[in-house]
Amino acid sequence: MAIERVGIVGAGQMGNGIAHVFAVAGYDVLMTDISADALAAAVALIDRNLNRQVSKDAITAETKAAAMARIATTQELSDLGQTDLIIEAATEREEIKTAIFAELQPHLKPTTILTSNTSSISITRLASRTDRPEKFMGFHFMNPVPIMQLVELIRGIATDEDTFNACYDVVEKLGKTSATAEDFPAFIVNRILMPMINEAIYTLYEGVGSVKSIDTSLKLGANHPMGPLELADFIGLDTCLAIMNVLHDGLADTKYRPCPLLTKYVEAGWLGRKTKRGFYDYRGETPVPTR
Ligand SMILES: CC(=O)CC(=O)SCCNC(=O)CCNC(=O)[C@H](O)C(C)(C)COP(=O)(O)OP(=O)(O)OC[C@H]1O[C@@H](n2cnc3c(N)ncnc32)[C@H](O)[C@@H]1OP(=O)(O)O
Ligand SMILES: NC(=O)C1=CN([C@@H]2O[C@H](COP(=O)(O)OP(=O)(O)OC[C@H]3O[C@@H](n4cnc5c(N)ncnc54)[C@H](OP(=O)(O)O)[C@@H]3O)[C@@H](O)[C@H]2O)C=CC1
Repeated sequence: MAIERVGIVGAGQMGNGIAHVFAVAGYDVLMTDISADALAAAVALIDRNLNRQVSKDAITAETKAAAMARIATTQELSDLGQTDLIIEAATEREEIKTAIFAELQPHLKPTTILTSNTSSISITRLASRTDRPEKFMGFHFMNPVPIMQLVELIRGIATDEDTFNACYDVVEKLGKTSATAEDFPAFIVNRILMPMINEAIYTLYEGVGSVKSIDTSLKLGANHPMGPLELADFIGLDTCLAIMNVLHDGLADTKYRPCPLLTKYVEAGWLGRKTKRGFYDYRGETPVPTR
């Protein structure tokens, strides 16, 4: 089935990046969010990121103009009815995602493929609550979407081959590379990455090192582009905690216990870059460690 129109639910940091790469690849994009401010901010950010690509000769000004013209926004989920593929990229909470799919369902064409950009939640369980588990799968981009090459593709237990192949072809058309993961908590990337980030937070919690020494150690000692605490702030501490909880609940192993310090930061509303405070304070000119 030809995929031309793509619906994106959630205009946060992932939603805007996903809209960006689909529009550049020639798809018509309709992005929706509960917040009009989030939609406006996402379009402004896409414009800025496309300008950055133009200034670096990664794309032409014409490509940028055409991409911007392909992006439309709406606050009505029902407007996504005529899309061929939907990527849900709303907050990492199962009840939010389930409610979105339930509200979308009556408006969709029978052929529309439903996917979630979830970092960790069971694709099989999300799919089972829709009218089309065979046309449902995980479509997991990495942050920042315009830069990161990987998309994890996750089949639910009922996902059919046509759906998988259609999503695989879309990843190719986006110029990205897919890796296939089985549907177990947090799939591949976050099964490995998030316990490392959680361990970095324990290292801070137990006083083994400061924010600066932990991040410097991993950047200069293991050649990571970002330190683990800087990366946690970049991902969003609410998302990190949600992923650890899915690992802990789903695998029932204490090695996935979320660090109480991570919980405390989330309880404070210090969610990282998106709230301007996390393991670093981003309110000034340069980030300042909060510990
Ligand atoms: C949680 C999940 O479910 C899964 C995940 O996504 S886990 C997170 C995965 N992501 C990572 O691990 C990111 C690790 N960090 C990095 O790779 C790098 O620090 C980075 C690419 C983000 C920035 O790199 P940098 O060298 O420090 O910065 P900078 O030189 O300014 O940027 C490098 C490129 O990224 C672009 N860029 C940086 N931030 C960007 C953003 N937020 N959006 C779009 N483009 C961005 C820059 O324009 C630049 O592009 P070119 O290579 O074309 O010049
Ligand atoms: N951050 C990351 O590095 C990565 C995240 N992901 C996954 O992508 C998804 C989105 O994460 P991210 O973009 O970081 O999160 P953000 O918090 O940046 O954005 C989520 C957006 O979804 C909106 N939203 C909440 N409820 C609804 C709803 N019912 N309908 C429509 N929009 C809604 C939020 O609005 P409001 O702010 O008003 O609540 C917000 O604008 C999550 O599943 C996450 O696990 C995947 C890969 C990487």
